Amino acid sequence: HDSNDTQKVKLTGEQVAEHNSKDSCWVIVHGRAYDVTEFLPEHPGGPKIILKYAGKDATDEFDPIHPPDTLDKYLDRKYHLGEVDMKTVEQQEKEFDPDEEARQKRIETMPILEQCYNLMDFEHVARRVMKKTAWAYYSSGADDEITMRENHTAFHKIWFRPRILVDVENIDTSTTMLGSKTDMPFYVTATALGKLGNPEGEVLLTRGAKKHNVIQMIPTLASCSFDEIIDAAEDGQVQWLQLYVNKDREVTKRIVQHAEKRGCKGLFITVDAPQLGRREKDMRTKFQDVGSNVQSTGANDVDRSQGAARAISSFIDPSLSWKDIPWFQSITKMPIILKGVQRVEDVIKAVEAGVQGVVLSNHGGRQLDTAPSGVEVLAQVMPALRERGMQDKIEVFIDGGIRRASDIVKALCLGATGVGIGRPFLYAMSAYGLPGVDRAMQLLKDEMEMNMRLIGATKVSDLNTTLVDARSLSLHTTTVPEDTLGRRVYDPLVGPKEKAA
Ligand SMILES: Cc1cc2c(cc1C)[n+](S(=O)(=O)[O-])c1c(=O)[nH]c(=O)nc-1n2C[C@H](O)[C@H](O)[C@H](O)COP(=O)(O)O
Repeated sequence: HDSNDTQKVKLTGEQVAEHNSKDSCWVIVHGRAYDVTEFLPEHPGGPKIILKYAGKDATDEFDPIHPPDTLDKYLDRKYHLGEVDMKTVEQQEKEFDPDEEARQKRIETMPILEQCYNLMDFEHVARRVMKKTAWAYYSSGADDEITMRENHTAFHKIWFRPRILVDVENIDTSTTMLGSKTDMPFYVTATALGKLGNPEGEVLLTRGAKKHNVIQMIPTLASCSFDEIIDAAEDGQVQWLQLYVNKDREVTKRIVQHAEKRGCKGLFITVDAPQLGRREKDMRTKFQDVGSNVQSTGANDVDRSQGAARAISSFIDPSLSWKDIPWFQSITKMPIILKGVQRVEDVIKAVEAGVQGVVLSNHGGRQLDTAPSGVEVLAQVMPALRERGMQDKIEVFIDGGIRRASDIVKALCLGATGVGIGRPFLYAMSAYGLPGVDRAMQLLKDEMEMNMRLIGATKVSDLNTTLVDARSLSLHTTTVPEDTLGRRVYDPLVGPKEKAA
């Protein structure tokens, strides 16, 4: 084949179909054929998921996990075989998927958007309408998900001390984060693989953020390409970059400097994921998908049945350490924030290292189980910074389990500059698309205004520690995780074929 630049005749489906094994493996993505034979052993998701589509159209499987420019960026041009005449590609009969059939039926019975009155309503709907793998990836936390649950219950340990007879006719919920003005003290935090939940992906969050003038953090592992997300923003819209640091620092440097050039206003370096956590719901669904091949043809060097998470994160550098901070400060002028700080001592070190901010976060409970909630660490950090006269040297954000504006108000009373929200916007987007994201943000705005009025605060700077009682925060009443494996898998001694009772 000539290189596809001079391609005269389109490839046919039959020609591609001949290359359907690990000895010669061609796939079609968006109407173009690629020879991925050499790439098979390097694929972070393992060879099996590609071989499942060898000689066929892999577009539907490819899109949710890979930004559109992935093949241009990472597959040598000589393996780009050119356009395929899609009329000659036999449409793969969709394997009958009873789950998909049932899912479509459920969608018709779901409440209409206007019946969603809080962020949890979106979770309720998303759980019932999302594809299993998408729900598993978004909803899972690490191990027994104790931290994931604690993230939200921690806010129930903080009680308000409302003021009365304050003139609260006019409420202003706006604030400033890293020098950027925003209408609300929350931002859309970085969550990977937006197209798992909605085929349009992260650009829906961009449009929702624009409408409500809130800030969006762009994930390294977005399904949409970085430039697609930047281009979906309108003039003046503030976006930050969330960075997973690559073992290849040249790649990282390129990403950071490109983000700065495209106007990003903050670099959030994720520091709590030198390895992605074990999210068992994600692993279980992925195992079903790829498991059969893993069992039949022998596992390859890395256990690929770790679900989407492990498959997409093999590039992350576990050797990242404090000594790398000066290098980041040398390659960008963007404010640098450490995302995933989990103890006071590291916040002090962050100030001494000269970074502009930290996010007190445990990655939504997806990393180290029984790590403390962001809000609990916040209650320890702010007094420690004030003791050292450091409280104005760094902006402190938190994320994790924020589902009500009252959670946001509590975080601000304890000294946070702002909070990140993840899953709720993913669920809103997955269940109802952009209107869902829009409504979710509007609900938070309405709640925020009401909460501030009822607590006796007219603007964000009125929120302070005298308005909350956080003494119970460090009490950890944790339900012992039930022995699900024993109860559901071993005890009933049902074979894999029979459904557990
Ligand atoms: C829900 C979710 C969170 C992810 C996330 C993906 C999902 C589906 N991913 S992950 O694939 O690696 O785990 C990222 C990510 O790309 N980078 C990151 O810094 N945080 C990631 N996070 C963590 C996120 O930025 C917040 O810390 C977390 O979502 C806050 O908790 P809530 O979801 O409860 O708001």
